[in-house]
Amino acid sequence: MASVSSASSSGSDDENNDKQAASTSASSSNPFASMIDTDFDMSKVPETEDIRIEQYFSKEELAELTKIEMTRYRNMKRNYDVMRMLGLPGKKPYFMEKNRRSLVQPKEPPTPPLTSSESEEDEEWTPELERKKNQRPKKPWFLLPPKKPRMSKPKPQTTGSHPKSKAKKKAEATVSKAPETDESDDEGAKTFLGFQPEEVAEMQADTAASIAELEKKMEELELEIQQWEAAGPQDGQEEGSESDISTDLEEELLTTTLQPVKQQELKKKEPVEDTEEPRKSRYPQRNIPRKDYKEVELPDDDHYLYCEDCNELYEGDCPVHGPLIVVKDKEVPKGVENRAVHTLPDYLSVCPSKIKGAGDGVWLDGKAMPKNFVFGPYDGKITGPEIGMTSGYAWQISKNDKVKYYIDATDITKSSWMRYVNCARNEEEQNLVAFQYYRNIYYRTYKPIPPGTELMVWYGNEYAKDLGIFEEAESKGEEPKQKNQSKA
Ligand SMILES: C[S@@+](CC[C@H](N)C(=O)[O-])C[C@H]1O[C@@H](n2cnc3c(N)ncnc32)[C@H](O)[C@@H]1O
Repeated sequence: MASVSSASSSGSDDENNDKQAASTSASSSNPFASMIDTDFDMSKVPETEDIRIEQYFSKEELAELTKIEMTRYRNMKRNYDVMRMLGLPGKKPYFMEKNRRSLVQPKEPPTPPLTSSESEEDEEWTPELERKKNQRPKKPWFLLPPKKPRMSKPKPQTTGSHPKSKAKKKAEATVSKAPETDESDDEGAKTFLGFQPEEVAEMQADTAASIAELEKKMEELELEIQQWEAAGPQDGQEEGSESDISTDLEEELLTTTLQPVKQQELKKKEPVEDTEEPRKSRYPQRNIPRKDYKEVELPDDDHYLYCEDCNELYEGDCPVHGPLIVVKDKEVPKGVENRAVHTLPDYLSVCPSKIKGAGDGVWLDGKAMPKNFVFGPYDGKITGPEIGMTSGYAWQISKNDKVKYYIDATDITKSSWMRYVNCARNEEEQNLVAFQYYRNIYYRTYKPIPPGTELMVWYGNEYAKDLGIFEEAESKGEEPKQKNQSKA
C-alpha cells in the first residue's frame, strides 16, 4: 500500500543498499516491507509474561489489579521498551511515572444515597453537596470513553455558537461506532482480505517505529501551535470577541478553495459562486486561554488509542488485539504544486466521488485493506475559528473538551490527500473513523475495505446536517440512514 520513505534508516551506504535490496525483493510480495527495520532483533525483547511491572505499583494497587490488567501493563511496558531499544522517543506509560496519582480510590465510608429531596436538581449548592459529589467513584484513567473529532463546516447562523445537546452528542457517537464484535467482522480481521497473516505480522513488527514517527509529527505540530499562539489573536479577531472583518489571509484561503484542482486525472472542479454577503464573522471566537508551554502537562484525553474490539481506550497499542498499522503518506515537501494528491499512498487515488455533486473522493484500488489501518495525520494549516469554521476542509482539535484550534486543509500545496475523503451518508458506506491522537487527526479503517471502494469517513453531525445527510435521521432520533443513493 504505502510507498514508505526510508527517513528512519541509518548506517553506512553499503548497509543501506543491502537493506534497500532486501526491502525491494520483499516488497514484491509485501508492499509494507520497506517499513520494516530489518536490523531490529525481536529476540532481544522479553516475552510479555517475563516483563516485571510490580515495582511501579503500590501494595494496594497490586491487590486490585486483575490478571488482564497486569498483562495489559506488561504489554505497555514491553512496547515502551521496544521503542527505547529502537532508539526512538516513546511516551512513557502513565503507570510508570514516578509521581502519578494513585489508581486506587481512597476508601471512604460509603456515602448515604441522596434522598429525592436531596437530588442534585432540587438542592442548592453547598460545600457539603460538593464534597459528596466528589466522593462518587471516578472512572479509572485507562477507561476513558472514546471521543469523536468533528470537522468544521460553515453553518448559516446569526448569533452565538451551537453548543451540542447531550442527545446530539450521543447520536454522533453511535454513527461511527464500530459494530459489536460479530463473527463476520472477526473473520475479516483474521483473514485480512488481500493480505496474508504473515504479511500483516510483518507490518505489525514495524508499528512501534511508526507510532514513534507519529509522535515526532506531534512534536512538529506542537511547535507550529506555539508559533501560531505566539502570533497572537488570529483571523482578524480579538481574543474572545466577535470579529466584523475577514482578514486578507482568510480571503486568500477561501479563494484557494474556489480554484480548480490542477491535476490532469482530476475532474475539473466547478468554480463555486460565493453568494454570501460580506463575510462578517458569524462565529464568535472562543475565549481560548493562552497556554504556558512550560506548565506541567496533565494527562490528556487524546493520548489514548481506542480498540473497538475491546471497546476500550489504551495508552498505546491494544495489548490484546495488537497495534494499529500506520500507512504512511508519500513524503512531499510543503509548497509543491498539488502536493495533496502527490502524498497519496500506493493503491489510493483521487477520482470523482460516487456521490453526485460531492466533487472528488479517495478510492482504494488494486488491493483490499484490512481494518485497523491508520492514515494520517491530516495535514494542513493551523488556524483559528474564522477560517476553521468556514473552509469546509478543517478538523477541530480539542483539548480537555474545548476546541483549541483547527487544522485546515484548504491549501492543496500544504495539505495531504486526506482532504479529499468525503463524508459517508450512512454507516454501511462508512469505512473510516476519524480520531484525534496527540493533537492530530487520523483516519482508521474500521472494517475491511474491498478494492474499488471509495473511502468515507464521518465528519460529525453538524457537518453532515449541512450536507443534508443527517437531518432526516436526527429528527427521528435514529442513526443516519441512506437518503439518496447515487452512483458514479
Ligand atoms: C473535505 S472536502 C472532501 C473533498 C471534496 N469532495 C473535494 O473534491 O475537494 C468536503 C466537501 O466535499 C463535499 N462532500 C463531502 N461529503 C459529501 C457528501 N456525502 N455529500 C455531498 N457532498 C459531500 C462537500 O462539498 C464538502 O464540503
